[in-house]
Amino acid sequence: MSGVTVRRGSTALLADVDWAVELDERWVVLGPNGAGKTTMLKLAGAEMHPTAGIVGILDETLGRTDVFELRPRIGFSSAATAQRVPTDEVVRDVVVSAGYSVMGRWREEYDDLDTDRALELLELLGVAHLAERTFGTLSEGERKRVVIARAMMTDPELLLLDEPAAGLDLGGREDLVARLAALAMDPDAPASVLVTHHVEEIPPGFTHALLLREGAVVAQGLLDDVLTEDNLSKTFDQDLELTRSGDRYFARRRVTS
Ligand SMILES: Nc1ncnc2c1ncn2[C@@H]1O[C@H](COP(=O)(O)OP(=O)(O)OP(=O)(O)O)[C@@H](O)[C@H]1O
Repeated sequence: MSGVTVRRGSTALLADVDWAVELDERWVVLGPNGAGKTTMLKLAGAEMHPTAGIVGILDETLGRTDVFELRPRIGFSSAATAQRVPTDEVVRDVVVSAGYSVMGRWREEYDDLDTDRALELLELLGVAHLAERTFGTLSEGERKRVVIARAMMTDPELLLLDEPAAGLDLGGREDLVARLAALAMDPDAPASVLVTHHVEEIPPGFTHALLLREGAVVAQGLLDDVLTEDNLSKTFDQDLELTRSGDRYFARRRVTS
């Protein structure tokens, strides 16, 4: 993204953002509610065009390319994608149908290779045992994993995850963080961007961070350089204490006595 601004009426959702993600990088985009994180992800996913500036994705430039050809190269998982899945769709088909760019349409026959790949991804996300269930019968955490598996079905070159751990219980969050960490450390995994509000949800293996506040970048770069108490406090407009334990981060408001 170069000089990217997104306006709605007189409000700038994003203001003059410069950002580059290389293919071997795993980024976390962190910021408070309303900071513009989802807007950034929608731009990166070719789901939205900027009001000004240039968005280049996988060697294509938004506005000069057919987004319908670009989108299958990008895996996008968000609460909105989960909501679009029909509740009566069988979990295995939710995943396998991504390869055919359909949602909610059950084909008579899928290729065996595709079905195997879908089951492999469900296994990777720890939900293979739910393959024959209908999507509507799953818990929120289970749905999240299925939608991530779906996002990976097309072997995307770019994987975008919008708040994958939101709404999960502690065990579910920890399990998902571990699975995303394994993915981040796989050299064959695609370039990834994960949006979150919580430093606790940053999977080990993620390399870079971008901190966003009110549509503007507070800091961006290597995770260890960017994730400081100072930057985090500016981003969330609070005096925050940040601790690192092994390869995980934890934050809370500073208690002054
Ligand atoms: N069409 C629109 N018109 C006006 N304002 C909008 C529009 N779409 C989004 N916004 C506003 O833009 C801001 C950024 O939204 P965005 O969804 O990108 O934030 P976010 O950082 O993902 O927030 P959250 O963490 O709450 O999901 C919000 O204040 C939102 O209300």
